[in-house]
Amino acid sequence: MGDLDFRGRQMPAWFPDAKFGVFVHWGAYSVPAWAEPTGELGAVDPEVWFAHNPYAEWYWNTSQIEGSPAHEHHRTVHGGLPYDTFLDAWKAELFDPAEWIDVFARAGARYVVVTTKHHDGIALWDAPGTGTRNTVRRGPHRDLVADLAAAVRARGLRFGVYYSGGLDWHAGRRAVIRHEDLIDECRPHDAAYAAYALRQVRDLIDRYRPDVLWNDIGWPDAGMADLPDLFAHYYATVPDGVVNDRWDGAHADYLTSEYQANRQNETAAHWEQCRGIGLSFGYNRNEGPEHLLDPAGAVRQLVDVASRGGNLLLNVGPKADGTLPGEQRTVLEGIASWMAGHGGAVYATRPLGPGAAPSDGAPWIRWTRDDRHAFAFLADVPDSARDQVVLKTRPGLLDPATAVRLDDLPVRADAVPDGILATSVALGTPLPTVLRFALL
Ligand SMILES: C[C@@H]1N[C@H](CNC(=O)c2cc3ccccc3o2)[C@@H](O)[C@H](O)[C@@H]1O
Repeated sequence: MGDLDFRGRQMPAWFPDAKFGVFVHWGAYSVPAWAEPTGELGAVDPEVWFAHNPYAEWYWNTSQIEGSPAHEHHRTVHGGLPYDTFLDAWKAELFDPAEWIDVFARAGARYVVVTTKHHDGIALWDAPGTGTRNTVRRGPHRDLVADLAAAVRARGLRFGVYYSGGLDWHAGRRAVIRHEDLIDECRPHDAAYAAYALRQVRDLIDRYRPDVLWNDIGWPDAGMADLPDLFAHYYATVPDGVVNDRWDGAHADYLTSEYQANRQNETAAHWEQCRGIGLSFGYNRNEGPEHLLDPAGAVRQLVDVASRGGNLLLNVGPKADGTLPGEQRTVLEGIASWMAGHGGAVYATRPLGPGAAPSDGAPWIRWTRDDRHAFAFLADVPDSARDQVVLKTRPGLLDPATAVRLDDLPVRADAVPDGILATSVALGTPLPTVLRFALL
């Protein structure tokens, strides 16, 4: 492998073992905190998406689109004021990074990735070249990246940085109205912006030594030649760091998917699915319980992703005052109580592979494995099953006699022609029950 050819690079074990990360999207957009809860990326007609964007962190863009509800909202509620007004209105007066990370750590997150500069071009540290367009010089008057990095590492978690390399609405481009705009028309590709972005990412690497370098949208054409050296510098600075795949094909330690978009990436050797607890990454005041995952849904999202060999990067959108929205905190607390008793069937596991059948219907079934055990996750066992579930497994894969429920309730498992008949109490909850079997 040449010193600038990273294709053969070994994936550091910490990343696939981690399984669960928390994403944080926090910015000036958290002040208006307004979007239409239209639907999930990949499930909404691209022709509808941009004018009715459910991503509240896209507020600047959506509010520029004439005729959009966001444009009307910005005019009537915020008097059409310049977007940077929200930076000065963003006080983060109740921000307690240690409290956030305590919630994330108890939920079982092993890494945290935070926005350092989103598409609005406002930096959450005193980024070079931003002048006063950052949270140190205005608004919160804090280096939020440093505060979060310190709190994350104090809890023994890994710290990652999100950087919007491909879109920067301060770099003088018009609003994205159609999907094809994202390729060229609305993205800065010039040498000046490329140098600006490169300088900022190098600064992030040198100051915070992030364990994850999470770029978004892509990288400016004029800067593509800079990337091999940038990655070499990153790996020299953070030898077990990992880089995502949103660098316009320059390099990737792992592939990503987002809500229902690019699910084909979830067949890669290493991959990560990112999504919000609701339909937005930035806090959206218009989201109600009907738009959010509930605790059982979030746990099943994590288990499904882990059972297929991926990581889930689940996003929290804090309020402008620095508090975590109550409904999002409730979901994290629900994950925490389940992970407390079942995390051992998730962390550092791998897919069980052929020979055991998952199911999407009722009952909902997923499998993972470690070196010595197979773990079956069961949920939504229908009443008609009377707490009995046939786990379709090939003969000789695992030993039914070794069945144990991770919540210590009784379980009975017997070999039957097409697998294992599990008979137990309370199998039918929406939160997965986990059975452990010794592998043969
Ligand atoms: C994490 C979210 N990313 C959004 C941009 N998404 C993409 O550019 C994108 C989505 C995606 C899915 C699979 C492979 C590549 C991909 O790129 C970005 O627009 C949102 O505001 C939020 O930051």
